[in-house]
Amino acid sequence: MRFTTNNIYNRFYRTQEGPSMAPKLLSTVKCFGGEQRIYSHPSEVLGCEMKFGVYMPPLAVDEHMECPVLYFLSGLTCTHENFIQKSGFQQYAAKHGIVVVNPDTSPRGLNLPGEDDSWDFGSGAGFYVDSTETPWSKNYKMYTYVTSELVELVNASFPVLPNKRGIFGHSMGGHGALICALKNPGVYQSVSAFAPISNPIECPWGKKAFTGYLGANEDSWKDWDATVLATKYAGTPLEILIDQGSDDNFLKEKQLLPENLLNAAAENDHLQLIYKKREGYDHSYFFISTFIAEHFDHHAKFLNA
Ligand SMILES: N[C@@H](CCC(=O)N[C@@H](CS)C(=O)NCC(=O)O)C(=O)O
Repeated sequence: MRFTTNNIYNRFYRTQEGPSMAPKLLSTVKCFGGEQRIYSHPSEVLGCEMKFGVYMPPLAVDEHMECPVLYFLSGLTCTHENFIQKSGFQQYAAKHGIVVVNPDTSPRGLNLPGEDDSWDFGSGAGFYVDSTETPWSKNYKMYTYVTSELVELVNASFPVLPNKRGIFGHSMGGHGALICALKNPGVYQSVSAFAPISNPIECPWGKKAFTGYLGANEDSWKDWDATVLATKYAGTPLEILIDQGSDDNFLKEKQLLPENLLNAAAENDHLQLIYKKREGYDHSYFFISTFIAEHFDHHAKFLNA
């Protein structure tokens, strides 16, 4: 639908000059006919200021059309910047007419004890779960942030079709994308992942993060594990695309465990997993940028249907 002064066009301009809850525009740059923007906003859920990227395709900028929206969740150590700078995604978002939103990977600047002590826990490593353990539980609610607060903000502020929503991500963010889709049947019409942590309750990164954020009771971890959720999933059929480099060091170190997710999906009629092993590729954004076009084709198949 084309946006008019009465509906989305108002929403769109409110983001630059409007009410205090509206996101603040920090930068905008023309890219592949559209605009790559960065915003910040005060997150109530996380209790801090958060930055996120929004790519507006030409269809939204020039033709004032409401577009599907695709969320990208990044991996350990990333901010919102890595995906924007390194993946080369903008040309494909422009081609398919998709708004792309990418948040940061954790709350920032809270001065919690231990927050900045390691690269795989705390800052830059929110794991897209809702923490239940002190001192993290007040702020580390990245699941609620990416599935609710950010979505409401985006739906209210940008020209997006609220019922055309996809999600994808990399590594920790690939896992985040999988659990968001598996825990909310029908809400995300498309899902994919690059080298996702597939079974965190069985790998060192996941055990460390889940112990810290969710506590010692391993039963509580299962609600946040993609392989466990894939075993139980009974919702709208989902076709999940996963790319995995064969020379990924984290695959060799058994941090990712895609075979466990593949086995779970193979037993579940509601899930179809398209798994592409990419010979010689590692875990980096060079791998992501090589295959990002195929991920956009996958999402467009559902979001532009
Ligand atoms: N710091 C870690 C690597 C962390 C890492 O590879 N992070 C990935 C996601 S899991 C990433 O996207 N890093 C940022 C980048 O490559 O731009 C190490 O030294 O082993």
